[in-house]
Amino acid sequence: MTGVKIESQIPVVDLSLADFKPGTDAWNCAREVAMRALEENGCFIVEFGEGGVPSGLHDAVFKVTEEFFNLPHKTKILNTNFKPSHGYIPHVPGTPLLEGSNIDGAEKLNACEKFTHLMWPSGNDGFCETVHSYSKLIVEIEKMVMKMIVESYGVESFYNEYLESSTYLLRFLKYKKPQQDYNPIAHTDKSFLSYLHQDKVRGLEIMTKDGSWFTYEPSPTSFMVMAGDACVAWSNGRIKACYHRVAVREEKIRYSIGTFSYQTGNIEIPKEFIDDAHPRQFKDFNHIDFLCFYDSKTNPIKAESLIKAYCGV
Ligand SMILES: O=C(O)CCC(=O)C(=O)O
Ligand SMILES: [Fe+2]
Repeated sequence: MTGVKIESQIPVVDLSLADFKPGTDAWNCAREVAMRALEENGCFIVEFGEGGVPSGLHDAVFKVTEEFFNLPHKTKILNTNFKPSHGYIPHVPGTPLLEGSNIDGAEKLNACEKFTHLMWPSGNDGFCETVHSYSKLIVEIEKMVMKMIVESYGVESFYNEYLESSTYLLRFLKYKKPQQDYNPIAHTDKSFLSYLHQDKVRGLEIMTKDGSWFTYEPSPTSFMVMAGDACVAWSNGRIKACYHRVAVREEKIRYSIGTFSYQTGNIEIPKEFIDDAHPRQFKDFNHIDFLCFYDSKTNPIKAESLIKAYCGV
């Protein structure tokens, strides 16, 4: 099958082929594989190839990631945001996460400029240009992924509105294997869709439908696409949330970058998803209010999916 590899439990779909356009056989075949994977495991791997990922971007984005983490602590903590998990994320004791930080709305140049200015008041154009180019690349991938989703469910009329309401949270992450044994904590994301990209050290693990853990191998041109809780509710439960965890098993620092799509305003469940065989499972909801609800719970581990509790019917 052109552009599709299903040798692992999580299929790899190549979206970078030159003739890869909606309506072609290659597109339809890739769509079928991607959709089955989203419904079964809540994820699939996008291969974006040398043609899709601009030359040097992978190295450049991880170089600036390291540069960012080398800033003084007092500078990094200036990145605050009223939305939960949208600013600086300090070390989580007992887990491999050393620290993280987010750019809210990274698809917009002015958001990247604002973050850059906060971290480097005297300027850092290389950082700003690199992270903005990276975010634009993820938006390109999301456009294709979302096109496949809306086509497959016959909800194309929702596509433009979805893209117009989308905003992207870019998260830099730095991990280290903890000194003591630890149990990696699994979770589902609160996003609509998430795009995970790793540098050289593996760590992201996905729970597959048979209950085993799949280790995602780092690659400069591939991205793990995962469905978050918001996508589950929007699709009336058709798409599954990807249950995943990070386990650092090597004695090396691990860097990864997550990009999380969020919908501004309310998410309405398209009527096409609701019929006698599929009664409505979720009420319309506000995505950021859901994130705040999740964050307000006293559960410090936050492993559990709360979308049913938040807007289930
Ligand atoms: O570092 C990774 O690969 C995954 C990070 C993650 O799951 C998250 O930030 O929600
Ligand atoms: Fe996650």
